[in-house]
Amino acid sequence: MKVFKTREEVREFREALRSKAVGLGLVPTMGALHTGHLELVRRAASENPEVLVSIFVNPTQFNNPRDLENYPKSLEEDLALLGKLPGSISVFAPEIAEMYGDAIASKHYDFKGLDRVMEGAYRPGHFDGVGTIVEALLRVVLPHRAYFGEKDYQQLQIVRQMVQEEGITVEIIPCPIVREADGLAMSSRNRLLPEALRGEAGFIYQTLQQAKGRFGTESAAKVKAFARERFASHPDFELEYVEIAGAEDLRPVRRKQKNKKYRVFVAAYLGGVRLIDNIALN
Ligand SMILES: Nc1ncnc2c1ncn2[C@@H]1O[C@H](COP(=O)(O)OP(=O)(O)OP(=O)(O)O)[C@@H](O)[C@H]1O
Ligand SMILES: CC(C)(CO)[C@@H](O)C(=O)[O-]
Ligand code: BAL
Repeated sequence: MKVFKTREEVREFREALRSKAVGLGLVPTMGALHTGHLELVRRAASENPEVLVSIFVNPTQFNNPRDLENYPKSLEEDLALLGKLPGSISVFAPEIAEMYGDAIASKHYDFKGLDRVMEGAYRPGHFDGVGTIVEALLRVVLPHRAYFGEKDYQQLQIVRQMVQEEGITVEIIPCPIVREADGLAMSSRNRLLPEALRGEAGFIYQTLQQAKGRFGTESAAKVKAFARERFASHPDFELEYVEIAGAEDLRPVRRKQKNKKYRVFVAAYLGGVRLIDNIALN
């Protein structure tokens, strides 16, 4: 498996593919790979003759320095997992200086309000950091398609907005959330969950499912109140937000509109680990 460390190496790889008119899929990740990531890579490999997986813990999207310090890193294991997958897969794993030089800073974007709610509201600057690194990756890799998980649903919408605004030609492919048997959305941060609390983590997905069950007959405000109360009555969770929002515009719902698609979103701490999840409501 080819592992590139510099943008120049990626540019050469890209040029060689372009001269042969070979399709390329990009899967951006921060490493500590799990089955959720591997599904994105499998999908990319089924739709593109060549796949590039980027592994880069992007400092500018961390609003909390402790979160950045604790973020799990396992490059050797990641490479071994990718090496077992079928398809032609290469990796781009740059150092921070390769992507940012001496100035570790974000560009500022106008995300048309998509960044003012939920993750954007609770993680100031996070989406400018995501936009900066995803734009940089897209501009160096020039993929035909780029794959993003719906676990980070708001990020997916932000990336769609960013490529449109910046005029970048790429197809953004959304991929469904991969879950553990108890419903917990797979996430690199799950590794940090205290063993004694892991059994509680399925509570998030159960709550989202129950919210969905009520959404057909109850107002959105009632459904949100129901979810909030469930979290409040659980001794191990600290809820950050529960929101019901339009699936495209991410605007928090006031009154349900016919023919509009909604999703329910949640962020909560369990044992000090911040978990996010979301599902479609209709
Ligand atoms: N369970 C999952 N199902 C589908 N896609 C996923 C899942 N987990 C992560 N992804 C996607 O993989 C890509 C890389 O995500 P990332 O490396 O941040 O991992 P992560 O598991 O989301 O980690 P964390 O949220 O703990 O940072 C993103 O597009 C993300 O949405
Ligand atoms: C898209 C991404 C790789 C940018 O650092 C990151 O936000 C992630 O892993 O979801
Ligand atoms: N998967 C989302 C990246 C982040 O939490 O920073």
